[in-house]
Amino acid sequence: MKVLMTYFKRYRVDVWIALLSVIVLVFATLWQPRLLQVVMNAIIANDQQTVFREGLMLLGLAALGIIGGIVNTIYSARVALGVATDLRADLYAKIQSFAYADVEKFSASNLVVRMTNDINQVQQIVMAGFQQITRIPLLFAGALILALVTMPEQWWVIVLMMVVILLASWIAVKRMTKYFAQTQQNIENVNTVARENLMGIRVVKSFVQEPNEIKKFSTASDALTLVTAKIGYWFAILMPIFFLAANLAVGVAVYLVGQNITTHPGYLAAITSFISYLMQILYAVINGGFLMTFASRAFISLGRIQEVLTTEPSMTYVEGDDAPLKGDISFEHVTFTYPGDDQPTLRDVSFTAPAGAMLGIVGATGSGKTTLAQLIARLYDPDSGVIKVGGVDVRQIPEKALRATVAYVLQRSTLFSGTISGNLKQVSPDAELNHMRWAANVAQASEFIERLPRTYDAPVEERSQNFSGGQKQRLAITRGVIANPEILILDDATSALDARSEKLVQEALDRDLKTTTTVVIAEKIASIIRADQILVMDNGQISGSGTHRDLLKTNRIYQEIYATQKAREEGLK
Ligand SMILES: Nc1ncnc2c1ncn2[C@@H]1O[C@H](COP(=O)(O)OP(=O)(O)OP(=O)(O)O)[C@@H](O)[C@H]1O
Repeated sequence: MKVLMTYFKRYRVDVWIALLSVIVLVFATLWQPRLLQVVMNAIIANDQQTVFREGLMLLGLAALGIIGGIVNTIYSARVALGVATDLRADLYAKIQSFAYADVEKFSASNLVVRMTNDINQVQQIVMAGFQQITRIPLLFAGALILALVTMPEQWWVIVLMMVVILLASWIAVKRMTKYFAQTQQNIENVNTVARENLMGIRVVKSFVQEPNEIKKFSTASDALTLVTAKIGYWFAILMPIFFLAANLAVGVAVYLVGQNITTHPGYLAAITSFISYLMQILYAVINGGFLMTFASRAFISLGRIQEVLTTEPSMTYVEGDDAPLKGDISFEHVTFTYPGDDQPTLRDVSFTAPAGAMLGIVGATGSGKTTLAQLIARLYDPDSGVIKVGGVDVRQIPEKALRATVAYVLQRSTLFSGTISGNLKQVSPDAELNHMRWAANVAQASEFIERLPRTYDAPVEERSQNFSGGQKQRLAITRGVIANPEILILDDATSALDARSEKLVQEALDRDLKTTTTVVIAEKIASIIRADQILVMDNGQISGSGTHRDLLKTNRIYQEIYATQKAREEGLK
C-alpha cells in the first residue's frame, strides 16, 4: 500500500475530487428515501402542494447524485490510469536495469505477467477503491442511522440481517483468498506453455508435436479454469444468501408493520424508506465484500510488482568515460558457476588475446564456449578470477564503454520488429546509408538487402519471420559490425551460412575491421582454421591453445574433432 501512496501523490488534485464527489453522491443517495417518505405522507394527506415541491427536490437530488457519480467515475479513472501507467513505466525501467541473470531468475514470461495482468489488477482496485472506499462506510453508517431513526423499534431486524451476511462473507472470503493466489500462478503457467509453443512453432510442426502441445496447454488451462470456477461457485452461493437475508429482513419488517398499520397509518411511508435503507446497507456490505476480495487479489499482484521494483540489479556498473577501450582480452584464473547450479561451468580459465587477433573457440557441445563469451560481454560476473578488456577489469568499465567495445552476435540473434535500418540504428544511431551498406557488405548481406523493394527500409516482422535463417544471421552480423566494435564475438553466428559466404565474411572482417579482435565460436574447425589462436574447451576447462597447426600436433581433443569432421566431409564427397 505504501508503494501506491507515492504514486497517488502525483495525482493529488484528482484524488481529492474523486473523494469529495463521493460525499455528494452518498448524500443524494441517503436523502432520497427520506424525501420519498415526505412525498408519500403528503400523498396520503392529499397535500398536492407538498407533493409537487418535495417531488421537485427529489428530482434535483437524483440529478445531484448522477453528477456526483459521473465526476467520481471520471476522476477515479484518471487516478487509476495514471497510477497504472506510472507503475508500468517504472517496472519496465527496473527490468531494463536488471542483469541478464536477474531476468533469467524471474523468467521472461513471469515478468510479462507482472507488467500486464498484475498491473491491470492494481489499476482495477485503484479505480474501485476511489469509487467505493469512502462510499461504502459513509453509505453503511448513514443508512444504518437513518433506518434506526425511521423505525427505531425494528433495530433487531437489521442486526439479524447483518449477522447472516457477515458470517457468510467471512467463510467465503477465507476460501477465496487462497484461490486468488492460485489464479495468478495458473495464469503464468498458461502463458509459459503458450509462449514456448509459439516461439518454437517450427519445431512443434516438424516433429508433429501438436497433440502433445495441446495436451500440455489443456492441462495448464484446465487448472486455471478449475480455480476460476471455484471462485465463481463461492460468488454464486454468496449472492443468493445475501439477498435471502435482506428479503427475509424486509418480510419480517413488513409483517410487523402490517400488524399495526391501522393504528399507525404513518408506518406505510416509513416502511418504504426503511426498506430502501435496508437495501442500501445490503449494497454497502456486498460492495465492501467485493472490494475486500478484489483487494486481496490486487494486493497479491501489488506484492509481485513490488518484488520486482525492490530487487536490486545483481550487477552494477561504475560511472565514467563512455569511450571504447582497446580490444585485447585476458582471462586470469576465471571460475564461473551459473546462479542456482552447484558445479562450476568454467574452471580456472586463463588466456590472453591481443587486440586485432582472431580467437577461435572449439569444443564439444556443453563444454562452456558460450559461457566464456558471455563473460567477455559481462552478462555474468565470475565467482573468482579476473576478466580484462583493453587491460581493465570488466567490473571497472562503465556500461556504455563496455557495450561500445564489445559486440556480441548470437546464432539466433533477436532482430526487433520495425525496419532493417531501425535495427542498425539501435546500435549506431547516426549511421548513414553508406555506412549501413559498408556493414552489410562485410556481413555478405548487401546482396539480398538491395534486392528487397524498400532495401534498408524493408520491414522486419515480429521475430524477423520474414527472413530466412541465413538472412537473419547476416543481418545480425551487420548489426554487430556497424558500430565498428573493438571486440566482435560471433557465437556460432555463421552456422546458417554456406562455406563460401562464411569465408567471404571472414575475409571482409580481416580487411575492414583490422584492429577488431574477433572471437569466433564454431562447431566446424573450418570456421576457425585461420585463427591466430584457438582455445579447445573441454568440460569447462581449456584443454589446449595454439594455432591450428600447433593443436593438430599437440592436442588430442582437437585431433579427434578434426578427424571426425574430415571423415564426415570425405564421406560426403
Ligand atoms: N543460463 C544457464 N543456467 C544454468 N546452466 C547453464 C546456463 N546456460 C548454460 N548452462 C550450462 O552450462 C554448460 C555450458 O553451456 P554453454 O552454452 O557454455 O556450452 P557450449 O559449449 O557453448 O555448448 P554448445 O556448443 O552446445 O552451444 C552446459 O552444461 C549448460 O547446460
